[in-house]
Amino acid sequence: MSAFKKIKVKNPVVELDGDEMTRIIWQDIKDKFIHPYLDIDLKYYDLGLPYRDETNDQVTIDAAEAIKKYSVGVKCATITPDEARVKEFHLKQMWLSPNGTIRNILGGTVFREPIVIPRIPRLVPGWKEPIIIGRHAFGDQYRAKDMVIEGEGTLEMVFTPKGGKPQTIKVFDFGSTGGVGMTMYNTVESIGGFAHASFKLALDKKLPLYMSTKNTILKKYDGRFKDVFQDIYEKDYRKEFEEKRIWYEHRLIDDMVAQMIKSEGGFIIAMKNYDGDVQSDIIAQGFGSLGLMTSVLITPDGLTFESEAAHGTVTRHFREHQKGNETSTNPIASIFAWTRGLAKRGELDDTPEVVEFANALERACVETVDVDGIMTKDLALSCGKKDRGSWVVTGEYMAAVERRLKRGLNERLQANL
Ligand SMILES: NC(=O)C1=CN([C@@H]2O[C@H](COP(=O)(O)OP(=O)(O)OC[C@H]3O[C@@H](n4cnc5c(N)ncnc54)[C@H](OP(=O)(O)O)[C@@H]3O)[C@@H](O)[C@H]2O)C=CC1
Ligand SMILES: O=C(O)CCC(=O)C(=O)O
Ligand SMILES: [Mn+2]
Repeated sequence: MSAFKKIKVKNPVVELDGDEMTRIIWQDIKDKFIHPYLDIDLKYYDLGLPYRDETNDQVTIDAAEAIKKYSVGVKCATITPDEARVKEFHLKQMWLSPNGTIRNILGGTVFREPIVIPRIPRLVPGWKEPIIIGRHAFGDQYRAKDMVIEGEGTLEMVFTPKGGKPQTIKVFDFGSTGGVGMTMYNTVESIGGFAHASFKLALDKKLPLYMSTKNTILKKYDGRFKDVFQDIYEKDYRKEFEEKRIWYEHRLIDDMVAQMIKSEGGFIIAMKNYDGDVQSDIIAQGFGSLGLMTSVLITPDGLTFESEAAHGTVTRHFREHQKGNETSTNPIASIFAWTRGLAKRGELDDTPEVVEFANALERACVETVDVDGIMTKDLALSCGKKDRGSWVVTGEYMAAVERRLKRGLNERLQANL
């Protein structure tokens, strides 16, 4: 390492630590790929479940505020507790999803883009180009109030305009066996922000954009999403889209997912919060592995950026690790959480050397699989290989990436001498 002068990262990056398998991988990433190469001020927030519990989840709110302040955050996957986790961790209460809390504080849109590695065959063989999912990161099911209805009665929805009379809609008369109910919401401001972020990304990447809802059923709710997108498109973006020979269309969600499967890829789909959550995992698996899906949150002004892997804490692998068994968890999406964050930091700070480092690390990850054929078990399985010799454990893969990164940086250094 002595040949390298550490690259100075001008402004801080907010680091959000997490749980289980990804927490272990996260630490390795910092030790191998961040601290040896970068002179960086990391504002550290421990979002591991024990510390969230200790701080009554205040650490999550503080972390989101820090991302707002410093513009760039990188996040490790975190446990969202359910009843079983409350027992496992002896929690004071069943804390909310940290992702939900952070996304609701930051607003913006979550874009999920698969990392395409030519050697890894797609489960959907026709897919050639990435399909990017723009996931609205505010409201809907993630901010809904739901309830169990225990018995007979009437469910109503009431809106009281400021200074006006309550407007009541009867939803349903329940019989004696009761049922369930829910109210969810969104705001025109947030939908508009979602639209701007999606149109801007389409122009940036020169890719067509589809927006997808079920407006035939949710005529008012989804209809509003459709209309807001269309109005903003006509007013602010149609001309530029046509100049770049790309297009925008609204598609019904069921039609859209069928089209998506039979397409070759190479477009962006803006989806509502829940649709985007689910569809992005389908896309990730279709492109080879959940471990190949990146996820970034961008606010409409482009000034706040949070980057993470799309997958969770990989609990099934962590249980094996706890038993002392070897694990072959794919670290690529977690490494890309760092690289995409660093590239954004470099772009905002106007420090191309930071962007170049991020690109070099991404290349090292891809080429270790594509050229060297060194990969974790999930990718070997995608290639149809089941024998133990066809995959390596996480640490071995990371060591191979480190060798490639060093070689790549050395070559650049030689070239610049
Ligand atoms: N952004 C976030 O912070 C998220 C957090 N979560 C949290 O994560 C925890 C676990 O959730 P779970 O539903 O198991 O979802 P995960 O995404 O963590 O894992 C599901 C399965 O997908 C495969 N997988 C996922 N990531 C990788 C990877 N990097 N390398 C190899 N295989 C991978 C594994 O399959 P196999 O076992 O077949 O090898 C794994 O068991 C939960 O507590 C949940 O709340 C969940 C989603 C997002
Ligand atoms: O926050 C959660 O619990 C789930 C998040 C999730 O599934 C995602 O970000 O894809
Ligand atoms: Mn998900």
